[in-house]
Amino acid sequence: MVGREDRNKIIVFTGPDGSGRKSVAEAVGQTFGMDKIVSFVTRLPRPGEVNGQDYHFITHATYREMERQGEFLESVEIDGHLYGIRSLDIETKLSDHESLYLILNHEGAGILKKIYGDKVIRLFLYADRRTVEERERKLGLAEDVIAKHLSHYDGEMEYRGSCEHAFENYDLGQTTYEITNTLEAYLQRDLVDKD
Ligand SMILES: Nc1nc2c(ncn2[C@@H]2O[C@H](COP(=O)(O)OP(=O)(O)O)[C@@H](O)[C@H]2O)c(=O)[nH]1
Ligand SMILES: Nc1ncnc2c1ncn2[C@@H]1O[C@H](COP(=O)(O)OP(=O)(O)O)[C@@H](O)[C@H]1O
Repeated sequence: MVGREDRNKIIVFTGPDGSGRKSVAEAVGQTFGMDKIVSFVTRLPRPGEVNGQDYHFITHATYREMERQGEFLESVEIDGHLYGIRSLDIETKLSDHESLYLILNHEGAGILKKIYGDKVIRLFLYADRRTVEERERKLGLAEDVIAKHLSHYDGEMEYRGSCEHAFENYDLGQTTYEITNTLEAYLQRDLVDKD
């Protein structure tokens, strides 16, 4: 018996910055009608980033207060900024039997896997170091941000073997196609089998 409650999944897009997680996740999320869980962060928005869409941008004091209230499922410090996922955001989706997706570094991906086990599908995206660097520069990221991201490149790449699936991303259309096919098997879109 496959009920709705068994089919909702937590899809985690992980891999080095600049590997294309956000681009692919948005396309795949739309295909499957999945919402993104937006993280809370203490860093300032970059040009073009929208509060509530890219992140919930909050002050350090607000972050610490939310943390004190036990609101975060996981909380990590990356390059001096605090990042957290609110438990309620995930629990609400799961209790509505909806699938959801997140874009996380390896720490976040590991914590979610530990908590939610088989519900979590980790999709690892990657490209070579020079390519991600070029993409980030083309995107207009500041040189210090690019340097910080690159300093995490090797550490993030090491996580590949722990993930359920890995995809090299050089052709965005092809990667999106491959990931959509992979997720069809888990999400069983339009399939209702109650026997
Ligand atoms: N563990 C964890 N990682 C996160 C969270 N939110 C974002 N990240 C990841 O942490 C890194 C943050 O770096 P940042 O410079 O802000 O990159 P960007 O937001 O991807 O442009 C990225 O790899 C994010 O995907 C979170 O709530 N928890
Ligand atoms: N296959 C690809 N080919 C060329 N550019 C890409 C590809 N995938 C993503 N990009 C571009 O690279 C940049 C970083 O992608 P993004 O999705 O923001 O990565 P991440 O979320 O992993 O940091 C964006 O400007 C995006 O449009």
